[in-house]
Amino acid sequence: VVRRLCGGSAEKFLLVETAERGKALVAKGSFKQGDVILLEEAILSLAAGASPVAALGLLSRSQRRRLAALHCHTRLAPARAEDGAGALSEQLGEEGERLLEEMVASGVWTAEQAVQDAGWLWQLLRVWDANKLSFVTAQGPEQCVFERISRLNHSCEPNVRLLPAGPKQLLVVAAVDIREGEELCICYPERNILPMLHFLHAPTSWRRRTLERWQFLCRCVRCEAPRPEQVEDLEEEARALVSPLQAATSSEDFPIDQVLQLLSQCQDAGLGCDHWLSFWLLSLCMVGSSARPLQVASHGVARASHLPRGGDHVGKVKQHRMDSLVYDRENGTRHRPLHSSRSK
Ligand SMILES: C[S@@+](CC[C@H](N)C(=O)[O-])C[C@H]1O[C@@H](n2cnc3c(N)ncnc32)[C@H](O)[C@@H]1O
Repeated sequence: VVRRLCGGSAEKFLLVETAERGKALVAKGSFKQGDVILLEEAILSLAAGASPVAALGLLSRSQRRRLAALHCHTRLAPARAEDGAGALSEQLGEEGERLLEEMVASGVWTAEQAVQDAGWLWQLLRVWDANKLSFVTAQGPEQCVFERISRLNHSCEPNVRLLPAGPKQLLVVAAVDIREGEELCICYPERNILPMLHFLHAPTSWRRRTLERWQFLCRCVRCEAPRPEQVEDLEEEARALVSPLQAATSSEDFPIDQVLQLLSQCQDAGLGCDHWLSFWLLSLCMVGSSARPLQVASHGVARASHLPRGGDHVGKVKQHRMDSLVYDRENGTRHRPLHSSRSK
């Protein structure tokens, strides 16, 4: 609820440079929960998933200058849920491999002009990709880039929220009381007013993993806790599992043994099912060891909540848990002990 409008023309925040998160917006004074900190109109606004190639080509010089000042990465980000079918990296290639042909196909450039303009356009496309904010208006899902709002960093303990205010306009509203000097942060995976509880309540490693799609390692206050080396090794092994998983075309060539082995190592390392890796492996067990994934998945999720968190008791209960996790392919509904599954 918007409690109080902080009127006046003077800005209510400062743009500062931080060591961990690049530029950031910091409160100039204190705010009460519900205060409106800023109302801003986007430099560029498009329907969610629409290609920005032509739109960027048609911007005025001053709009291009304002955009070019914003942060960007060297390559385009992988698809995110809000991109729908149309992630920019899929259209152009992560390094802009198909940029020239898309410029010509947009109808804004001839082949010769495309070669001349590709440099600045590639920068603006990366700026768009790194700064676009997604929200839903009366016209449908939109993505916009703002001169100031796009400077808001992400935090897993956000203190401001974005509310659509009109065509191409967003309000920045204090979600909690904010003290002078505090950094103003939103939660990137959260869209509109609804808090993304399954993101904010997830463990640190899971949240950081999700934010890889925004191309940064989250260094918000909540995430800045050291991680044991052993866990990093396990995460490395998990990455090696991705290729065999992607190559699997049926439950027969699904790498269930490798999944189970890594899950077992996770348990030995004391990673409970609240850790993203154990959770991911458990989900794979449910899907990969059954011809009926959904039924098994729901059964498995119920069981997963009983998984041990680690410590001495892990070894004693581990075999019992693993027995329960493996689904019998032949009999459909019965579980089979781990040793018989492996000895096959
Ligand atoms: C939309 S921009 C935000 C403003 C940006 N810091 C700047 O310098 O303009 C998003 C980028 O800010 C950085 N960033 C935002 N939140 C961060 C966080 N919690 N931890 C580390 N980097 C973060 C990342 O580089 C990210 O790609």
